[in-house]
Amino acid sequence: METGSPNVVECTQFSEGMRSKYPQMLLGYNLSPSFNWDASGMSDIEMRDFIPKIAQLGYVWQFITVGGLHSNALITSTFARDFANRGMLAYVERIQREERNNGVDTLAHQKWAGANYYDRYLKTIQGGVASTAAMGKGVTEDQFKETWTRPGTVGIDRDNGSMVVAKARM
Ligand SMILES: O=CC(=O)O
Repeated sequence: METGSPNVVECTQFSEGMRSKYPQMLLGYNLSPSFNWDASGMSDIEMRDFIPKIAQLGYVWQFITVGGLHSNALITSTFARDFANRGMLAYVERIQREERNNGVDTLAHQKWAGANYYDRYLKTIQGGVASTAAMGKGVTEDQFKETWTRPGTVGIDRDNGSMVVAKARM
C-alpha cells in the first residue's frame, strides 16, 4: 500500500477492511523516503516501532524504496565537503576507519572489483603462472592484513581512549 504520509490509523483501516473480506491477505507497505517522517507527528519511539506495529496489521512485506540512494547521497555530500577542507584525514576518519570499525567489507575493496577472479583467469590461460597477478604478494590489499594501535589519533574515541586500531603499512 502507498499512503500520503506514514499513518498507523490509515494502515489499520486499510488492513481491517481488506482482512474483513480476505482474512489471509498478506499486505505490503512502502516505507517511503518521500515522506517527511519528522513532520508525521510521530515521536522517535513511534518511528522505531512503526515497522513491527504495522507488521502486526498484516503488512508483512515492507520496503524502503530509495533508502540506499539517500544514504549514499548523504555520505558522499558530507565526505566531499570535509575532503575539500581536511583532505585525506577526512577520508581516513570518515570512511576508512569507519569501514574497519564496523566490519564493512569494502575496507579492502579489491576483491569487489573482481581481482581474485581475474587473477585465476590469468593463471588459467597462462598455464598456472601469472607474473602480473593483481592480488599477489605486495599489493595494496596486504596493507589491511595486520593491526596495531597508535595514540594521538583525532576523532575516534572508542574502547581505548585515544588509541585507535590501525592497519600496518607493509
Ligand atoms: O520514490 C520513492 C518513494 O517515494 O517511495
